[in-house]
Amino acid sequence: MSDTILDISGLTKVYPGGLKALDDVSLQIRQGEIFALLGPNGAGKTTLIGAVCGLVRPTAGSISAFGFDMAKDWRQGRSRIGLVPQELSTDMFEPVIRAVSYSRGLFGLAPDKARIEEILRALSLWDKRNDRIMTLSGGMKRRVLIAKALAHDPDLLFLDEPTAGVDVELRKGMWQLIGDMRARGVTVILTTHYIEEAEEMADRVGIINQGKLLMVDDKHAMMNRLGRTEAHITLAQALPALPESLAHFPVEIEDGGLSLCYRGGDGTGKGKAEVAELTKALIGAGIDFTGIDTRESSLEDIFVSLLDAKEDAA
Ligand SMILES: Nc1ncnc2c1ncn2[C@@H]1O[C@H](COP(=O)(O)OP(=O)(O)OP(=O)(O)O)[C@@H](O)[C@H]1O
Repeated sequence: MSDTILDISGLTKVYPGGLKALDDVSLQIRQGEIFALLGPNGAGKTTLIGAVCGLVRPTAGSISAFGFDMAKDWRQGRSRIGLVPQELSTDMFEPVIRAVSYSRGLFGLAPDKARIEEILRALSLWDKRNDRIMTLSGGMKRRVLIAKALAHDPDLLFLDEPTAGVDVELRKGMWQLIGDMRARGVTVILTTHYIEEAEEMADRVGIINQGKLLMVDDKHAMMNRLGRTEAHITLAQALPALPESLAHFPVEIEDGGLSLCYRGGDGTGKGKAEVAELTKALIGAGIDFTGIDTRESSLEDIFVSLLDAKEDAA
């Protein structure tokens, strides 16, 4: 596809010692999207980012970024990529503005005070520009990491766990920032444990576990395809068995007959309609109920059920 800016094909990484952190991963990232790579601890997310950014040497497979083969023309490809790692490892004693300016210089770009000011202002760091990084709060340090990654105006930005361990308010602020970057045309790939984050931010989601990319899809398509409706119906009296007239609904008797549980639908609204039909059928069958609690499954449910299914199959 012409708008593919990152093309990963058959990427495998076996660490010395034999651990296969990435297992034949293929993924194409499109210009302008926000892509969330979702996976539990140790799934291979950081390794994948490291391989693209030239920090991890792949065992097999190929990576092409902006048309550059990263095995041969790494420098050209990397110059268009920004990386926000999980933690700040250097620069702790540096003032913010110097650390960010230095990051720009690392990519061979001429100093640009106005651009650095713009970045620091956008990240609400301008007032802190002369503070040493070590004196900043955790949230501010994360913003410095983002500023450093943006200092050379990358077209593709990797954010490795951008909101791990930050409070809810800061997380929302970070989401806003990521949205702003996209609005400026930056393509964003973020890794996260927080399904809420992927659900809120991403256009597409990839689910990775044990080095394997289990599924990649448009977020809404994924929820439509794998989403389910669950409805708990509290009955006025215990029901010993399901009457024949309800047998065609995907319902089960629970709580010793005191409730019915519907699990069905496909995330497209079919479930809700079917629950409405079910209530009519209950009334028709003379079964009295006192409450209905309906919920549509979230990306979280999909994620958990997908990982469970893979573990069962393993
Ligand atoms: N340098 C290394 N040498 C050996 N094994 C490693 C190395 N780096 C990572 N691993 C292993 O590779 C696997 C994938 O690790 P990776 O950091 O990519 O996962 P992750 O999805 O980013 O996890 P987390 O969410 O915890 O950051 C893990 O089992 C990890 O222990």
